[in-house]
Amino acid sequence: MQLEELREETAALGFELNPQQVQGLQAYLSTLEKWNRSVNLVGPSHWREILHSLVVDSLYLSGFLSRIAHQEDIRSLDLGAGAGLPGLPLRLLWDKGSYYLVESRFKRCAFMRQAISAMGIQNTYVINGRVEDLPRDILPADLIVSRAFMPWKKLLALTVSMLDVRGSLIVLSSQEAEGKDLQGFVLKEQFCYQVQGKRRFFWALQKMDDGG
Ligand SMILES: C[S@@+](CC[C@H](N)C(=O)[O-])C[C@H]1O[C@@H](n2cnc3c(N)ncnc32)[C@H](O)[C@@H]1O
Repeated sequence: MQLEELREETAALGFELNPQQVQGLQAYLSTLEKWNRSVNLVGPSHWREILHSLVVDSLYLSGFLSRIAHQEDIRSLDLGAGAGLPGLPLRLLWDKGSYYLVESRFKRCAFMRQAISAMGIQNTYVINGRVEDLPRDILPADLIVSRAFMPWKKLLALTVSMLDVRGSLIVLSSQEAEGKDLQGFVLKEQFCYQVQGKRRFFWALQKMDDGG
């Protein structure tokens, strides 16, 4: 893929990327296309389809986090990151603090490490292991992000003890948060966007104040 072609494609999605960001995204997509031929990483095989169906979430998420997550030294976890989604393309546009991609499968971690180095992103690390076994010294997190890792109810139950009292859990969902029993969390912000004609949502949840 040519850089100009990729810049035009992201602009058509509504995102004006600077030359460095386009270069980083090209590195991500071309590394992913190559690895995906031999390791099962993502469903689509062509970069354009990967961009339009998967990476687009990261682009919208960067705008959402720029509005709600300002802390300079914010520590973020991306649980069940797989091929580095949403985290790796996100880090090209939102580079605050330190960002840990947690993934249990070794080959997916090897891919992410190679992609990070090809993309030139900073303060972004891969942890090869189960989310349930995360080292205590990186907890609690200020921000937890997760896409297609587990059903949201399970995710809320798993992360409640991993999140700082003032931290945010960002759920990427195809459903609205309103009307749901958020199990010890409260909805602080919600953002709705459309991908290929269907609505998707970010829920920013915070732990309920227990008054203690
Ligand atoms: C369906 S994929 C989603 C990947 C990525 N977040 C995305 O949106 O494309 C879920 C990922 O979670 C990983 N995974 C499953 N259970 C895990 C666990 N307990 N700890 C860490 N990673 C896990 C799987 O290996 C897989 O790569």
